[in-house]
Amino acid sequence: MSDKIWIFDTTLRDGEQALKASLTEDDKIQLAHAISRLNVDVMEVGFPVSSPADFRAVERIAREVKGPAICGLARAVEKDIEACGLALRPAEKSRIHTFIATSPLHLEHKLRMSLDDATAMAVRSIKQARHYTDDVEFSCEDAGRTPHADLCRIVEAAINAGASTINLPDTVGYVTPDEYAAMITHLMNNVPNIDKARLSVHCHNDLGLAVANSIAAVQAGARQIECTVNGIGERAGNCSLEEVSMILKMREDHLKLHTDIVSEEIYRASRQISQICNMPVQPNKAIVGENAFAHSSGIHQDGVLKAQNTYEIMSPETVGVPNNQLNMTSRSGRHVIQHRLSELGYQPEDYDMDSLYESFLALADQKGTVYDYDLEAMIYFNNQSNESDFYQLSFVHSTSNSQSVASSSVGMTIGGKEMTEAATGNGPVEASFKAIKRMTNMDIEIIEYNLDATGQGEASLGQVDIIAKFDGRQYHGAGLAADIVEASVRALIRVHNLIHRAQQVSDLKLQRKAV
Ligand SMILES: CC(=O)SCCNC(=O)CCNC(=O)[C@H](O)C(C)(C)COP(=O)(O)OP(=O)(O)OC[C@H]1O[C@@H](n2cnc3c(N)ncnc32)[C@H](O)[C@@H]1OP(=O)(O)O
Ligand SMILES: CC(C)C(=O)C(=O)O
Repeated sequence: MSDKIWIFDTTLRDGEQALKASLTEDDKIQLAHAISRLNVDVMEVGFPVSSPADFRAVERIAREVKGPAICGLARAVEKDIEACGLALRPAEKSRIHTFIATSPLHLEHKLRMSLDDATAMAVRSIKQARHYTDDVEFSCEDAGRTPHADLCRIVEAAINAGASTINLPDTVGYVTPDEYAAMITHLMNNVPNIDKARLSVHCHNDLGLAVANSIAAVQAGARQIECTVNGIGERAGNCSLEEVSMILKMREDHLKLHTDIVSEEIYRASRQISQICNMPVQPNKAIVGENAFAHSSGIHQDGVLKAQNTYEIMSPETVGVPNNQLNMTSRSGRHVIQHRLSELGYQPEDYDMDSLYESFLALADQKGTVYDYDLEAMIYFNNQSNESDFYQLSFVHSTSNSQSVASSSVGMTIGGKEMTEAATGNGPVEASFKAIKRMTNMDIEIIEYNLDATGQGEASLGQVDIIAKFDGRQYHGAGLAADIVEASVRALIRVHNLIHRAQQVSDLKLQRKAV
């Protein structure tokens, strides 16, 4: 007999809080589909009151993504609950998650109110949320540092008001597994109506204990774990979905607990999130790191060759790490690409085969073998670039040598008009950026420029990620190409297109106001 643990994914809410530039609506949709394929029970996708863009993204996910309950976060404040309720209207299954801090520290210094005031606000908000949905979750923010007796009081009131999930976050990643288990046990033994709600845990990783604390909590009786893919989240991050769900899968014999996660989807979701969020996964990360299934020393290799389970507690295929036998070159056709992509967990609707194949051939001619990561990067970048983009790159031609300044000429189509400019600079990237600025006349400040290699050795592609600031707002643009100057230019052009879209949205709002 094994009990089900609900998986509440918050990659697109708490996870997004860790990013330097917010995700675009399209990024969020792509990721929401990837996360829903994991078969999570609930997906928290934003904080609708926080901005019009976040409201729209939550609303669009609620409309387009089927399967999990779609959840939005709200403070215990009337306008937050209303925004959440409205954004979630199109969802087949929706959940409103409202919260208020309960620890003496947060009550005194942040909220400047008593526990009774916070309880009254929580009760009001839960009742308001129930007008929109029957599925309401309430969180005691900083529960980990809240006296047990205080938690019991507010939790009892929240359940009476209509909350069916009670979440007890270790907001600052402070408690140890035994303390967390003791808190759950205390609530289960001392809140009279506790059986009317599912207890949930939300652990942060400030001391590296998020996964251990989540497991301790479910061993003590909690039945929902809040987590994120790759463990991304505020500060040191959240409990990692892949780790916690694989612990429950691999150790069901011992824990007598299970989830409904489709583990074979884990690797692909992890790669997509890392790519789109511009957050690389550390090579030794459990489950999804590059080395998670690699054996490098002789005694281990000998053992694995004799019996795989001598050094592998799970097979790579269980988490969707593909076995890499097929060699893809410019002599490969569409079938092998489709086959490879389906092994990697992609479905035909995730990409446009004709444009993907065109990029594939161009790349294969340039570098010989095309690897899995190249295919994944191409899908991401093909999905990102759009023929209707306002700014499009026609060509970039740069020259540089160690004895003189670099020069670059760049051709672009801007709003349908062909333009060309040239400039010099300390290096070819700077020269190209100056040439672009001459054409667009936009004062974009580059805050961060990262160049990474996607691939292995000389066959790698250059991936450039730029965090840029314009008009007080930050944007993330990424570019991929065999040539690093072209990758840089593509990343900057992507930033221009994001700014253009943001301007179109705000112009539309001004027009509506005027009408
Ligand atoms: C632990 C967590 O991860 S909680 C989620 C954190 N995520 C975010 O904050 C992202 C989204 N946030 C935002 O977009 C903005 O902070 C908003 C829209 C929510 C609020 O913006 P502002 O109104 O400008 O307030 P600001 O963020 O500066 O301060 C927060 C206010 O909310 C209050 N507050 C904080 N938590 C709560 C809560 N759970 N319920 C009610 N009020 C709360 C604070 O006391 C403060 O109130 P004050 O202005 O009376 O002092
Ligand atoms: C809103 C709550 C669940 C939260 O994110 C936290 O306490 O960390």
